[in-house]
Amino acid sequence: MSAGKARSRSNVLIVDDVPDFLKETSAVLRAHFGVTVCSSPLRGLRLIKQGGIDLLITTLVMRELDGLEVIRRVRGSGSALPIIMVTGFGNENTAIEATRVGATDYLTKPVEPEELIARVRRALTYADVQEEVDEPLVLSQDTTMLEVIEVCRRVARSPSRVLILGETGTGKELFARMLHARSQRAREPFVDVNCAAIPPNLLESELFGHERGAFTGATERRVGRFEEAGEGTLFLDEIGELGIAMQSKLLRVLQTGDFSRVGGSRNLRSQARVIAATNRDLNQEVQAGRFRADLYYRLNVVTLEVPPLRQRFGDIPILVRHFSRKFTQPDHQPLGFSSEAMQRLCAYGWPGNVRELEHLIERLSVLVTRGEVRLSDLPTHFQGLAEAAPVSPIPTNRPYHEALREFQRTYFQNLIAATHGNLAAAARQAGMDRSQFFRKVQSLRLITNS
Ligand SMILES: Nc1ncnc2c1ncn2[C@@H]1O[C@H](COP(=O)(O)OP(=O)(O)OP(=O)(O)O)[C@@H](O)[C@H]1O
Repeated sequence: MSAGKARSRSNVLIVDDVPDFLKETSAVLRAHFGVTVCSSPLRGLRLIKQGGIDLLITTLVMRELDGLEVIRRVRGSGSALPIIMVTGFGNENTAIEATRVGATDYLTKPVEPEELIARVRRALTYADVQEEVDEPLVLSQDTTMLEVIEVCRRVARSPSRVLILGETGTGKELFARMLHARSQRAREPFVDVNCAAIPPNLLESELFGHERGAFTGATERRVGRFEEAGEGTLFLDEIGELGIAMQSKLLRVLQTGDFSRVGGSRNLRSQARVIAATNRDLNQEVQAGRFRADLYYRLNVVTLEVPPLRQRFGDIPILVRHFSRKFTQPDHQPLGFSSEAMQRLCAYGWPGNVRELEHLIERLSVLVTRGEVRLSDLPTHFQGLAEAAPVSPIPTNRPYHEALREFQRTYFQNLIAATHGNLAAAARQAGMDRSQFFRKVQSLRLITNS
């Protein structure tokens, strides 16, 4: 499908059991797209299965099947159909959940006609790009991470520069790749440069290229990373490590788009979108005079802050499962973990974050041949850890009810992690009956009501 196809009447299916909504929405879209309306979500799903639908608009609250379930079923069938979810006013959390389960976009009622048409067009064009691009998978069930993923999805389609902050190994590059894959530039190159890995005297030529004879050893003309990125994305990792001289050169490109190869006089223009990442506190670097404030503001149009793994224990079992599958040896089942071993993984601080976890699982997949990892299989620094995950310090600079909620979130998150996501076992351990437990973790937004 393409923008061209959108103009040549793509077929939009609108599903809702409120006749007025169907009438109003179809009246708006009919001038631009083919429209099918359907008051039964189940019938809507059948229509999608039959084919010929290019985009689905669904509302959230329907008697037969709610909108989230509709999205889940469409995605569960392996379909990449673009889906726009329309939610009632004040339903931000559901909107986030909708994108998590696979909605392409969402709108809040009342829906402005112009906005609706623009979003449908965009989703159709975007679907066209996605057909050819594999999106990297950022796995998480943590509320803060889900919010970061949601911002990432929203900002991906804009041309804005993004600064990604987070400790080493938290997934900053993965987010950068996701931003690229979800942008209109997805078919263009994604070029990454690790600013810390290149000696400072070579970095200028690496970024901007050089002409033949520009310096000793420059025997050939070389195209730099800005040129390589073309109209795609240039990911500048470890931007906090740039020296002051390079910062000025980078600032010039970001301000004007102009640059020239080292030893060259011709002005070249960069069309690339720049995404930068760092594990340093850039604000502090600016205060200390080590990072130019003007460059910081140029890079920092949108910030994504990726939380460290120790602040999202609930993600550990999910990531463990994911990496166990990834590193399964031929003719073997993915590794399992004894409860004791999993508890220790959840209690550990993970200074190297997800990368450290990934490497550990890779190692274990090779070394442990009996199928289940026991405590004694883990490296020695896991052996001495306390069994339960450490509770984060209780903040005293906040009102009691906020601190209490923080404690409750940590407690239940750790409990769910320690029981590998088995909610019945977690409820037993908490001394609560299942429905009481379920209501509690729902109210803390640790799981959703699906
Ligand atoms: N949420 C996640 N789901 C799945 N895989 C993840 C997730 N987060 C990180 N990873 C994986 O962990 C590894 C490290 O992630 P990544 O390289 O993106 O981290 P980083 O923050 O850019 O690290 P550095 O600061 O050292 O450059 C990668 O293999 C990545 O695919």
